[in-house]
Amino acid sequence: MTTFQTVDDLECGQRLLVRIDINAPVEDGVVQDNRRFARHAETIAELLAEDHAVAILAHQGRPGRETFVPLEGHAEILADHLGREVGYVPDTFGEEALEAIDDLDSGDVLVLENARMCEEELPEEDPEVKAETAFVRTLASEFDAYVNDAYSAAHRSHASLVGFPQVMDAYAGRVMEAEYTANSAIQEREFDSPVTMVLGGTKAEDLIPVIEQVDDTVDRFCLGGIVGELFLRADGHDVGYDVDGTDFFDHQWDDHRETIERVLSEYGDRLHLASDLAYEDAEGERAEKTVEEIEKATSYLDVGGETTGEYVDLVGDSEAVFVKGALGVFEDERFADGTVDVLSAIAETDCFSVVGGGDTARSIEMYDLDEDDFSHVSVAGGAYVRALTGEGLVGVDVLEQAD
Ligand SMILES: Nc1ncnc2c1ncn2[C@@H]1O[C@H](COP(=O)(O)OP(=O)(O)O)[C@@H](O)[C@H]1O
Ligand SMILES: O=C(OP(=O)(O)O)[C@H](O)COP(=O)(O)O
Repeated sequence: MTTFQTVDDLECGQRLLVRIDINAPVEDGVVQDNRRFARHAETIAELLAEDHAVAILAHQGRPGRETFVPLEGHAEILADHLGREVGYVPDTFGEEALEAIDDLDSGDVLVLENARMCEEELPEEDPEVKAETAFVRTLASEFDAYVNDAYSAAHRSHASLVGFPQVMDAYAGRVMEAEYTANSAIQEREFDSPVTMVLGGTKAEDLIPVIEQVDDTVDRFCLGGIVGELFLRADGHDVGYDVDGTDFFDHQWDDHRETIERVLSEYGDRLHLASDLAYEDAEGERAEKTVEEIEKATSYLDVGGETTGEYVDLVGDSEAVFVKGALGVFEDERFADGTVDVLSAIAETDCFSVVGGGDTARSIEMYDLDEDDFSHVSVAGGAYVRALTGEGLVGVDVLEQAD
């Protein structure tokens, strides 16, 4: 049962500040549609039908990354989903933004600039601290109420997620409500063994603590992607280093080395690491090496065939499987095998299954898998695995307190 106010509790015709999560892949500087746009468009359409005026707050990428881009393209994708004009202003709470907000009429939608381009959005700080920022104070005074629909970012204590409920009426949007309900129900379920968790993708720092926190319910972990390589590095293999200009490994290794080594030594018998990895050879073809043969100076882009076979067998014999993050760079067909073969194996069984992550869930559509073959496909990644641990999500906690 939800314990926060929802959009059902809103009176019609208000001026709303709506936080959504349309953080999406960016290819050659161009943002790509993912499942999040369609889901949030449904919330926005419902708000517009109730004669509200809507300003959208959202983030994209992280400062310093190639995916850190303005939200102009996001506004266009939202407009396509909504079938109506969506405004965009390249400003968050300065004069230009305030003028555009002032012009908003009932039934209008305006996308404000990438919240992470505002200095006060990051870093993570207590909600009370974020509530005092000029960013929050200024925008709060322009609206009647705040709606948080960004469940998939609710594990971050950033200003746009936790500041506003401290200073104005706050409500959960439809995506927030649906994901919260689904993920809370999963957390309360009990499964017969074996339960398998497949962890991959780039955000190792969100996943490493989870391994320790779910150790009483998850029997085995199949690792790939960046997180898998960092564990291989801890296991003494020459992988998991930044090469060819990548920026995935070394900072996460420096920050989490001790935990990775501890988790490996304490849970090693339950951690399945790749025995082989795939890379692009000099002819541009997919090639594979066993981890024993590996030399450092190569980017590995997928788990190899032997590893995929092992993971397919493990999920095939599971009562429940939880997936967060891709096992390889599935956006490139040559390196999609690990991710797609494991997802296909899950789809073929009747085990309870959840697939999460803004990027990872996209592989289901890209490779024509059927969403109905999974128990739940979440638009959230880090937030959903955090919810599985039973730990609260700060963005949800502040909504509950605001009730
Ligand atoms: N070995 C790898 N090298 C680089 N990127 C990888 C590798 N393995 C997986 N990825 C990337 O991880 C991304 C998904 O990771 P992440 O953003 O952490 O997950 P999600 O958004 O699904 O929660 C995919 O887009 C995929 O390309
Ligand atoms: O995409 C997100 O999380 P996810 O990759 O865990 O699904 C959220 O937008 C949070 O983004 P962040 O991990 O850069 O804080």
